[in-house]
Amino acid sequence: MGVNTEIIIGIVVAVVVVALLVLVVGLVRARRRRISLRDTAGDPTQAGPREVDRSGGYTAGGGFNFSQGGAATPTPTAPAPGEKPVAPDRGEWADLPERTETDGQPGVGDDAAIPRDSAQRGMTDLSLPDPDLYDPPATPQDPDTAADEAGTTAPDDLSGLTEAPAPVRIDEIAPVDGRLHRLRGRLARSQGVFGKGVLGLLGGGDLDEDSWEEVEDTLLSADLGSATTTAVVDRLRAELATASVRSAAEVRELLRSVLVAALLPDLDRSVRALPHADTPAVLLVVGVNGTGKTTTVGKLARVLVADGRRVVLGAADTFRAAAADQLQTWGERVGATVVRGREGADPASVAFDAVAAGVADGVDVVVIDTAGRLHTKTGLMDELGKVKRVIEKKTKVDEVLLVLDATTGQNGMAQAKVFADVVDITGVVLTKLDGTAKGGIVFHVQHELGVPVKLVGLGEGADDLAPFEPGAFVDALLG
Ligand SMILES: Nc1nc2c(ncn2[C@@H]2O[C@H](COP(=O)(O)OP(=O)(O)OP(=O)(O)O)[C@@H](O)[C@H]2O)c(=O)[nH]1
Repeated sequence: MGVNTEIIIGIVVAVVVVALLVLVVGLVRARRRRISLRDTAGDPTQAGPREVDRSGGYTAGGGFNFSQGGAATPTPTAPAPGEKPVAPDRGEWADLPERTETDGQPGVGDDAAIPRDSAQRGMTDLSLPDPDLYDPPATPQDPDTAADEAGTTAPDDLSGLTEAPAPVRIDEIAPVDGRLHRLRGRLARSQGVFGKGVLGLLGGGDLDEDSWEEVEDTLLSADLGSATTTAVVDRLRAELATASVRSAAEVRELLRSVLVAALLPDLDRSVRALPHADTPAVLLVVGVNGTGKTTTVGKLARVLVADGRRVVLGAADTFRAAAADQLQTWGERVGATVVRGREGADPASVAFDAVAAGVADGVDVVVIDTAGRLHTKTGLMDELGKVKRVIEKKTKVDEVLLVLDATTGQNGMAQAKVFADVVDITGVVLTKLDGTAKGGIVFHVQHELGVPVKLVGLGEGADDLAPFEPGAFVDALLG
């Protein structure tokens, strides 16, 4: 072998060694950039962040947050009497267009297509507490009740009101503190979308345009709405491009903070249910029929009674007797007095009577359950407007809660907007979140209606109502 051959072999070996070195360095760098879904906790070679705070800042001792109408920090959306609501301060989300989806607004909603005299849907049996826990009613049926049931009293005649006999003992209420946290398992279907779907995609590393489109589609499939989806995706893209996000925990934390921010966590979500000096707090509960209004009124009354409040429930859904019966069952179950008129009575008259009874008895809270079964927007406006006006002859309405069924998605939104146009809604109760993969509707509702989601329904049980708290909710969504 000549000297030239040795030199050539030397050069080839040197080139191979250099090529190998370049390859190894490249691989190490690529690996660092890649986001891994592996949990790095406990792995000393990975400087992952500390354990995520799963409480999401949810106040352990807070439970439900009740405030006094007018005395609470004014919600950006809380209108003064006679004023239109002011849109909430959207902070860094201010760029989002307002009310993006305006197509397909119905007259009143699907319900508008159902004639008043058509067959009504059946009643759902409420599971009542164990009979042993109840003592029999202290008194036999009030003669006025019998008169009312016979339909012999005028609806606005106070003697025709039925007062549910207050039970001596009611079944024990589940603790209210940290309910959303405890009920997180109920969001299992939505967890699949956010906790697995979105997190899985983001954790796949090196996201190309197709992957981002998939993230977008996944968020849209959870009913986040197009405007919020775009804003969330833009924010994620920007953060992932600049921040040194590597581990699964860091990706989760990033997604968490972006979603929490999109829920406008600074909105006042307290329910104005604390009494004034001389008058009770008055809450009006509105929404399309079947969304869970009566159930929500019952669950809310239960929390208030457990909080030591004296509560009157007004059955202003007078379209069918069964609705008032359902409310009365709740009243007996939770220890609240129920004021009702006969079927077909003027809802405003019943609402007035309930508030009058509440004022006379010096109770703390009056909650009025209304009907959502109305033909036209004008009809709805007339009826709800009248209910509110008539109540305000006695005292002010502190809170108008719109109940919205999370499973109805965009249809529900269109209906909700009609209600929002008709009455000044001060808060939303989103029910049936336990039965849907579309937990993203919470984001959409707030964005479209401009009012905070204050409470969420997570089941049919008496204690399946939780105060809405953005951090705890997002933690529950991410699983
Ligand atoms: N899964 C689930 N079901 C709920 C929830 N809230 C209410 N429901 C159920 O939804 C159904 C309708 O609830 P209602 O309270 O009767 O609804 P409504 O709006 O008062 O209806 P109308 O009286 O017809 O106007 C009932 O079967 C409730 O048990 C919830 O958070 N989760």
